[in-house]
Amino acid sequence: MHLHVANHPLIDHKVTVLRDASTPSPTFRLLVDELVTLLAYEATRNVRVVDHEVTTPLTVTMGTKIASPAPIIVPILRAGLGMLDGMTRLLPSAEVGFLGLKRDEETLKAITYANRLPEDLSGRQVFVLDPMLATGGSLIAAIEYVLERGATDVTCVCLLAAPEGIENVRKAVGDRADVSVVVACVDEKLNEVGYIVPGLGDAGDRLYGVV
Ligand SMILES: O=P(O)(O)OC[C@H]1O[C@H](OP(=O)(O)OP(=O)(O)O)[C@H](O)[C@@H]1O
Ligand SMILES: O=c1cc[nH]c(=O)[nH]1
Ligand SMILES: [Mg+2]
Repeated sequence: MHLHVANHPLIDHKVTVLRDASTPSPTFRLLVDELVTLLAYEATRNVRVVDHEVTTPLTVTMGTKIASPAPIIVPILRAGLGMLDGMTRLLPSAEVGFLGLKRDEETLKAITYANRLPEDLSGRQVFVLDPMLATGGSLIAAIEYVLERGATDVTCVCLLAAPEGIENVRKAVGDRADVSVVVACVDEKLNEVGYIVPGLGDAGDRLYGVV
C-alpha cells in the first residue's frame, strides 16, 4: 500500500476550518468539496490515459484522453457522498458505484447496508471516497469489495486518518503496489471510542446532521 500525505498550506488551512466545531454544515460541505478537488490532483496522478489526436486551429497534434473503461468512483455512504461532486467534476467520464457502510459504534466493525457496485470490476481503476480513516475497518471492507470484483488499481481519498487505521489498512492489503491512500492529514491517535483525535468529530453528522 502506498500512502501519500498532502502537504500544502491551502489544504492545511481548509482542514483547520473543518476541524472547528463552530463551522456550520453548509461551510463544512463546501470545504469538503474544495478539499477533494485539491486531493484529486494527487489521487489521479496515475489515472489511465491513452493517446488522442487533436486538431488545433494550427495543426494536428497528439494529446491524451482518459482511457476506457472509465474509472469508477465509489463514495462510502454517508460521509463519502460529500466528496462525490468534487471528484466527478474532475473526472466527468467516471462511473459511480455506491457502498453503504455503517460503523457499529460498540464493536467498531463496519456493517454493509447498501451495495450498488458493478459485479465485474475486472481491470477497472477505482477511486474510493471516505473522509475518515479511523480504525480502517470501513476502508478495508471497501477495498476488499472492489478487489474481490476484479479491480486492479484502487486509490482511496480521505481527509483525516489515524495512524492506527493506516497501519490496519497496510496489514490488510500487504505490499500490494496497486492500492494507495491519499490523505489530507494524519492525526495523532484514536481515542478510546474509536474517534480520530484531534479530528473533526463525526463527518457524516457534520455534513448531513445527526441521525
Ligand atoms: O475507519 P473506521 O473505524 O471504519 O471509521 C470510519 C468510518 O466511520 C464513518 O462512517 P459512519 O460509520 O459514521 O457512517 P456515516 O458516514 O453514515 O456517518 C466514516 O465516514 C467512515 O466510513
Ligand atoms: O473520528 C471519526 C471516526 C469515525 N468516523 C467519523 O466520522 N469520525
Ligand atoms: Mg458517521
